[in-house]
Amino acid sequence: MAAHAVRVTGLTRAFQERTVLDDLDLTIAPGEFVALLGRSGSGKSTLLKAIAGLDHDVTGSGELEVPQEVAVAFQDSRLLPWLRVLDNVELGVRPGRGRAALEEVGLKGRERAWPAELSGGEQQRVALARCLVREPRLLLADEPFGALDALTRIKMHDLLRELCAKHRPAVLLVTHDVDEAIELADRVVVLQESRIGLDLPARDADRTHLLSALGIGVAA
Ligand SMILES: Nc1ncnc2c1ncn2[C@@H]1O[C@H](COP(=O)(O)OP(=O)(O)OP(=O)(O)O)[C@@H](O)[C@H]1O
Repeated sequence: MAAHAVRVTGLTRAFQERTVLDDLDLTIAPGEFVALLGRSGSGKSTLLKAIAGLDHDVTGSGELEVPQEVAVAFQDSRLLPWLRVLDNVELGVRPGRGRAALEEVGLKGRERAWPAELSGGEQQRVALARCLVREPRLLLADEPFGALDALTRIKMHDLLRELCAKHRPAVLLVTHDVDEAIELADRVVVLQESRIGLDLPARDADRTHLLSALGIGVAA
C-alpha cells in the first residue's frame, strides 16, 4: 500500500493579485480522516479542488500526489435531476453496485425515485452512495453536511463514521464546524495565512483553542 493517500508539497494558488495558498504542504496517510478548518475565504475549497484535480491553475514548485480512486462530495448533492437515484449513483461506473451502496446509506427501495422527491439529507445520502460505488481510496468532502438541519447532520455523522470504519478511505473533510471536526476526524488541520497553520490529532484538539485559531473569541 502507498505510504500516503495525499501528498502535497509547495502548492501555490493565486487569483489575480491575491495568493490564497502559498507553498503549502499537506500529507494524509491511507485511511486517515483529516478535518480541514479555516476562516471563510481562507482557501479550504481551493485546496480541496486542487487535490481533486479540478483546478489546473495551481502553480509553484507544487508536487501533487493523489491516488486514482478519488471521490468528491459537495455541500449540495449535485445529483442530476433528470436521472433516477440509482442512475445517479451508477453514473460513470460499471452498473450493478448501486443497489448495495444505496442499501448501505439506508435508501433501499428508493432506487427509482427522482432526486427532487428526496429530502436534503436523503440527497446527501445518495451523494455518499455515489462516492461509495467508486471504492475511493480518498474521499474529498466540502461541507457535505453544511446545509442540513442539526438532527439530520448528527445522523449523517454516524453514517459517515460507520462507512469510514468499514471502507477505510482517507478523508479530507472541509468544515466550518469545530465540533464536527473533533468528533469525526483523526486529525484536525487549520488553514492560516495561506498554509497549514495548525495540525494536531483530534484527541488533542481543544475546542477553545481551535476557535481562537479561527479568530473566534469565546467568552469564559
Ligand atoms: N475562481 C475564483 N476566482 C477568483 N477568486 C477566487 C476563485 N475561487 C476562490 N477565490 C478566492 O479565493 C479565496 C479562497 O476561497 P475558498 O472558496 O477556497 O475559501 P474557503 O475557505 O473555502 O471559504 P468558505 O469557508 O467561505 O467556503 C477567496 O477570497 C475567494 O474569493
